[in-house]
Amino acid sequence: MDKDYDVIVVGAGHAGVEAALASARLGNKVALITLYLDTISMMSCNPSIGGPGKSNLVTEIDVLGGEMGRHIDEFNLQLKDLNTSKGPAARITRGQADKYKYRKKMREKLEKTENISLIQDCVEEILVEDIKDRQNLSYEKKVIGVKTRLGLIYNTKAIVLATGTFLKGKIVIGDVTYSAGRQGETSAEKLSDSLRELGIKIERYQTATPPRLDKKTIDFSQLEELKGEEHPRYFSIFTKKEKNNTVPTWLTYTSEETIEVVRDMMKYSPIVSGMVNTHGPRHCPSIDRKVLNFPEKTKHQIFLEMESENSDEIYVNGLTTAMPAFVQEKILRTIKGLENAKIMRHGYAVEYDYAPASQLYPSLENKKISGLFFSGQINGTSGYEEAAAQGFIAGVNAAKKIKGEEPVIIDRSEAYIGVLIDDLIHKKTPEPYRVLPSRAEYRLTLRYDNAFMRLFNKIKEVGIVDKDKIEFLEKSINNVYTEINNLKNISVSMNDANNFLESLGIEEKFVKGVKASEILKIKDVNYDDLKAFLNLNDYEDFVKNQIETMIKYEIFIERENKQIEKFKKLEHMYIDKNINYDDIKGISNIARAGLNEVRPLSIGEATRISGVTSNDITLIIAHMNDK
Ligand SMILES: Cc1cc2nc3c(=O)[nH]c(=O)nc-3n(C[C@H](O)[C@H](O)[C@H](O)COP(=O)(O)OP(=O)(O)OC[C@H]3O[C@@H](n4cnc5c(N)ncnc54)[C@H](O)[C@@H]3O)c2cc1C
Ligand SMILES: NC(=O)c1ccc[n+]([C@@H]2O[C@H](COP(=O)([O-])OP(=O)(O)OC[C@H]3O[C@@H](n4cnc5c(N)ncnc54)[C@H](O)[C@@H]3O)[C@@H](O)[C@H]2O)c1
Repeated sequence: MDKDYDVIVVGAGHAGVEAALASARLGNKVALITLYLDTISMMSCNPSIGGPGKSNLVTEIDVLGGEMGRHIDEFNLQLKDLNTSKGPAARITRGQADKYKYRKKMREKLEKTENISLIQDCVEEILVEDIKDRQNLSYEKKVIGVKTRLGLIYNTKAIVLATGTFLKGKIVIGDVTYSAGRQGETSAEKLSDSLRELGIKIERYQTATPPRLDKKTIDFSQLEELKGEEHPRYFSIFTKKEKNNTVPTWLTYTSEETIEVVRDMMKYSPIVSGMVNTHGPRHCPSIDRKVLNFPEKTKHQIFLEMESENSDEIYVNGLTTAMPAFVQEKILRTIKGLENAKIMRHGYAVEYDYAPASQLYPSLENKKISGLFFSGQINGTSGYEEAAAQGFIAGVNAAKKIKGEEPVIIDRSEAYIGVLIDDLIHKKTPEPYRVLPSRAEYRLTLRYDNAFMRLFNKIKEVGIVDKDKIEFLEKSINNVYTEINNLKNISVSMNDANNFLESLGIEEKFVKGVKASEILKIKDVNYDDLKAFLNLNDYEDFVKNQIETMIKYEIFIERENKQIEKFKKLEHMYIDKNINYDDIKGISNIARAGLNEVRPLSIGEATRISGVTSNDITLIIAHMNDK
């Protein structure tokens, strides 16, 4: 059997799937090796995709040629527009997936993609050889293959590791612990030892999930029902649907009694007993953690979400815990609607090995081992969307590496993908990293609705999206700018403008004639409203949306653009890959250590390394100018 591949992707979770598809779509022969073929794209926890920052990541990989956006648009139970009354930077879509269909259809997608071989096995060893002629100072070795649990050797030029929570995974429920990557699935016990032997630093994190209930045993009669949107804003710009599913979720709350039970039983909590002593995701705390941190709060939201239309399993969003089984049952008795609910799967925590991402370049390639890429939870992140975004970038860059092309690197001003990767490499967080709008400096620019505009050049650089789609996007972008210009040039008399506002029930008045763009700036006036008295074109919704946002928020967008210009100047001051920091006199030892560890690609990146001061930066620039 042929065992030679261009790229080997290890792990078919959300990162691995995107990596394999991206690499194959760029013409490579890919092996996707995973522990269990029936759990491809498995959602380990929440059956949902999207949320603040996360939705933006999904739209970004979508326009670049990734899969997650169009897949959730198709295989969801509902999509909901969130934050509609807030500013454009906050507006997003949240999708509740049909978890079964999502993973089944993703497997079908992989099987139908030319150039991908799916293999069920466990990778235990990364095979490398020394680089003799070291033209790049940073690489010491290069990958040549992997060895699996079955003793098979697969040869390759690049490897993308996407192993999630499986490396030496240990499950904890109360005082019960056992080895597993996810409940019911074996862990991978040897791969992280192989990485350690290659000199890669390995640490441990933890994450947890709530219990799943049997729908038949829940009393929905007293619960609030929340339906999705019939016409949501889809994640993918290319999705066309008559209307979307609106399968409901239900809302209930914890009670004073719930908090009392958790408090009484706290000694059994693994985070109190010490059964779990690694850091877990701070932004998705367990119910025991919420009671410890906010003892006075008794009413926490609990969303009950179906996992699939083909199952009775209900996900209890907001009740994450790894307390013992009997405590989980006691807690449920205190929550409206769940008094008689039966648990199908108990909540649990899992501890696992990960490799801190400071060891990577922004291409997601390891700095010492050429051709070894890391993506997803193995980089210390949490979340499907974070995993998918990294998987996509790693898959693209593995493909570029093989072709001898420059990697695709996206910066903080271009996409949440850039914020995510830049933060991972330069900022050590004490818990699994989750993308959040507060981490992005240029939030108004990195909107959910405009990835096709801000990433247009990157779409071409990546090279996956086909010509027709690129032309469609280019035409749409032209339409946005042409129409903005048009509206800025159409004069409207004071009377016409005021009559129009009055017809919409808006009290505001103009005191002189205005341009049409000024009318559109008024709150509650949208592009289609202007058609009442102006002869305007009919564009696709996503185009009209851009016209409105770019006109309404023009001043703020311009202000942000100026900041981005300054940022870009430093990002574009590239540092020679072979620079020897020991040659630069005057920089501090702490800066030198940081620079040697990170090996920044640009002056902008160097400024974000902790311990590097503006004086050090001046000295590096002077050194570069002397060369
Ligand atoms: C209990 C729990 C709760 C979580 N809660 C949430 C949540 O609410 N929401 C959220 O967004 N995220 C949550 N996460 C995290 C989320 O599941 C991950 O961030 C996301 O799935 C990571 O994607 P990934 O592709 O990196 O890894 P995973 O989805 O974990 O996939 C890893 C894949 O690698 C394979 N694999 C591992 N090692 C090997 C090997 N040596 N050889 C071959 N194959 C291998 C596995 O079989 C698996 O298919 C949770 C995870 C767990 C386990
Ligand atoms: N153990 C864990 O729970 C764990 C571990 C790792 C990562 N995570 C992350 O946590 C996220 C869950 O946390 P979150 O609360 O920020 O995200 P979420 O998607 O559950 O909630 C986002 C927003 O949607 C609202 N919302 C939630 N469910 C809803 C529903 N059914 N209908 C309408 N609105 C709903 C919430 O109130 C919130 O404002 C996951 O997406 C995952 O990335 C959780």
